[in-house]
Amino acid sequence: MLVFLGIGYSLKHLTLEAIEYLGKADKIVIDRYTSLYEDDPAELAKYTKGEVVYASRKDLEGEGMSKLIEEARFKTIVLAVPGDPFIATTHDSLRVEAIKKGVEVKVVNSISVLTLIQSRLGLQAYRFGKTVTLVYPDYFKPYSTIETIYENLNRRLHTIVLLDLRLEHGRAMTIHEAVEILLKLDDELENKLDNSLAIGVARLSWRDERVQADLLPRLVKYDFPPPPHSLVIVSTPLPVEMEGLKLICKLPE
Ligand SMILES: C[S@@+](CC[C@H](N)C(=O)[O-])C[C@H]1O[C@@H](n2cnc3c(N)ncnc32)[C@H](O)[C@@H]1O
Repeated sequence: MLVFLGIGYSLKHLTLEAIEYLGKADKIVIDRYTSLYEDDPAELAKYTKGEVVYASRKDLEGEGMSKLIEEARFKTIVLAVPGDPFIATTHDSLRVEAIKKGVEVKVVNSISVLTLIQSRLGLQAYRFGKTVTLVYPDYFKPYSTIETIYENLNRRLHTIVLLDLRLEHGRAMTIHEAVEILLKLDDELENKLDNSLAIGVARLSWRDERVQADLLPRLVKYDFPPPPHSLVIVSTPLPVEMEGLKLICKLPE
């Protein structure tokens, strides 16, 4: 059986179901490249008698993927993923391939960055539009990201902007970098974001989390703890959301 198991963002997010499947595992494969984790994921070892290994991207793609699927035919292999295992597209092919090859698949859900952001900032969950990921403009300028933000704003919807994470290259985009990239693109296009409210979200749910709302260009004035970071571009807030922005996200008067 191949178990896709969400581990949330710290050990305190493990569900009873997650602990049950960690206990049943012959082997736990820890995904260390899709997101950062507050605790040391090696601590998952205390919930299992199975072997614990770390996976890089290549271990879960191509030949690595086929090997893992064959192993799961006879053993219980748990793929431990930060957040929820299928909020992000990274493991979709592995799931589909395993099912096609007749290997039993189980999904154990957990807290995702998307649910954390929608639940913790005082904005209403049904007022979020399409989520985007902002990548470093190394090879191309991410115009489609900003166009989605504009579309969401036109529909009076907020946008969650996840920030580029290239852990295998030691790179994780910060809120300051994201603001700079977005404002440059916005200058070339509709020039809408200078007056947009935004929230810098750093290490949400971690012990040293920092959440700060202000006009987008002003977010660079604030110090945030190290990544993982996200941004929220706020559409016209409802009165209750405006109160949330002030009381929860420290929006200055
Ligand atoms: C691919 S997503 C993670 C998806 C994960 N499977 C989930 O369900 O949360 C990774 C991005 O989420 C954001 N992120 C993750 N944890 C975060 C946190 N605690 N605070 C702020 N942003 C976070 C960052 O933008 C990071 O680049």
